[in-house]
Amino acid sequence: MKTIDTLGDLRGRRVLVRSDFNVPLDGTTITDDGRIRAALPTLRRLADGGARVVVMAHLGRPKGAPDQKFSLAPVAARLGELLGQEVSLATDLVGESARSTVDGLADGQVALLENVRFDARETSKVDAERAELAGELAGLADAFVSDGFGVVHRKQASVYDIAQLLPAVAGDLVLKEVESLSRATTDPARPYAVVLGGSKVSDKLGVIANLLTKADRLLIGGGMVFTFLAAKGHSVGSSLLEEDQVETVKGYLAQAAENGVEIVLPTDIVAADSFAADAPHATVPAEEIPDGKMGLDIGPDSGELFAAKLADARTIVWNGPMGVFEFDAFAGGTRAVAQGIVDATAGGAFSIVGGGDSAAAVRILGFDEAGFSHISTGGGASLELLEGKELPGLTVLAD
Ligand SMILES: Nc1ncnc2c1ncn2[C@@H]1O[C@H](COP(=O)(O)OP(=O)(O)O)[C@@H](O)[C@H]1O
Ligand SMILES: O=C(OP(=O)(O)O)[C@H](O)COP(=O)(O)O
Repeated sequence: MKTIDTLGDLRGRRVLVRSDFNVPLDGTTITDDGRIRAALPTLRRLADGGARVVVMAHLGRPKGAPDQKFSLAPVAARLGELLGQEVSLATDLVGESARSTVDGLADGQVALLENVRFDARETSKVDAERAELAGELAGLADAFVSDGFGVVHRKQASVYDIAQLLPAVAGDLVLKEVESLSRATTDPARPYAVVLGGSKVSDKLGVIANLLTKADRLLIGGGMVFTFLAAKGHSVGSSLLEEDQVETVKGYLAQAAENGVEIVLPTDIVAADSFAADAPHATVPAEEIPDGKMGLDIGPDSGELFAAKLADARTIVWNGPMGVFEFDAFAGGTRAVAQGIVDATAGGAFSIVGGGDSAAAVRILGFDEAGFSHISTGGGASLELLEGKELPGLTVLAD
């Protein structure tokens, strides 16, 4: 991949940067700014070199139209604090506000465009629609730096199509991530354990087929687990369930048995009356989640079991919290797995934590980042890279 160095003298040039600022929010308060911090080296380097830096990013999954709930305003404010200079926020992506904001930039200044996903063309499956938006974005700049590692697995206008229209290079975060993750891809030390959880179940179930040929052990928690429990014939109450994936998961279970891959499922679940911080809850056997109850965490026995299954692993990849860690009552499973990984890492394992929420969970629960070998800003992206898949946002940057 080409790097920022190859862009030459940056003074006075308008450089469009794709960052991943998809941070967890509580209202308009950013609860973890890790993804913004991770973007700073590239942004500082460009600004220090005299570029006029125009950053684009998404927040959440708005439905292709402006929705103030997903405005990047809190991100612009935090980015300004961290950079030590004001970051102006355009109120649109490619309209009048974006154009005048970019025109008003002096050398070394940084501006942010409003959420790229406020424009339906960003995530369109129709190539021509994405290309049209990319063309309008390209009109704002002279070069493109791809630095949103968490989104390089998405074939979207601001990640993929734009790179075909401007001189395009990889930013420092993308380079660092690819380098660190390649260590787990090429000849991982064994046993190789992968822990999967979180809520983007249908996105991430797909990686399991591939992991069944690579990993020795798969530990399943978070929202992912209920599709597995259903595949084993258990009822899951009102927990998160991908009904149309149950047959696929049955196939995974059979494949795992054939390949000698151990699939570790929780033995107990913390089941709640509703999805709320103060919801009444109880720990129940994983095979007997009562009707109407919602599994929001793996139970304490499962936490111990998972930590034990990680203790002798030499390579560990973790994506997706074990429960709804944002609520104290359902953070125990995530804490137990994080501790298990820290202990294994101290004993010599190579560990990777990936994903916006997983990385945030580690910090919010008070773990020292140094306890893990690498904390990746991308969940889906790191998993797909570890699978050996071609990521559109990276292949488009190839020399
Ligand atoms: N049992 C569960 N039911 C519903 N949501 C869950 C459950 N377990 C975890 N989650 C949620 O999953 C979210 C993170 O999922 P995901 O985006 O897939 O992870 P990451 O950002 O680390 O890749 C968290 O907000 C967490 O609350
Ligand atoms: O949060 C993200 O991914 P992750 O949850 O896999 O870490 C990225 O910002 C990508 O977001 P998307 O999964 O809505 O495309």
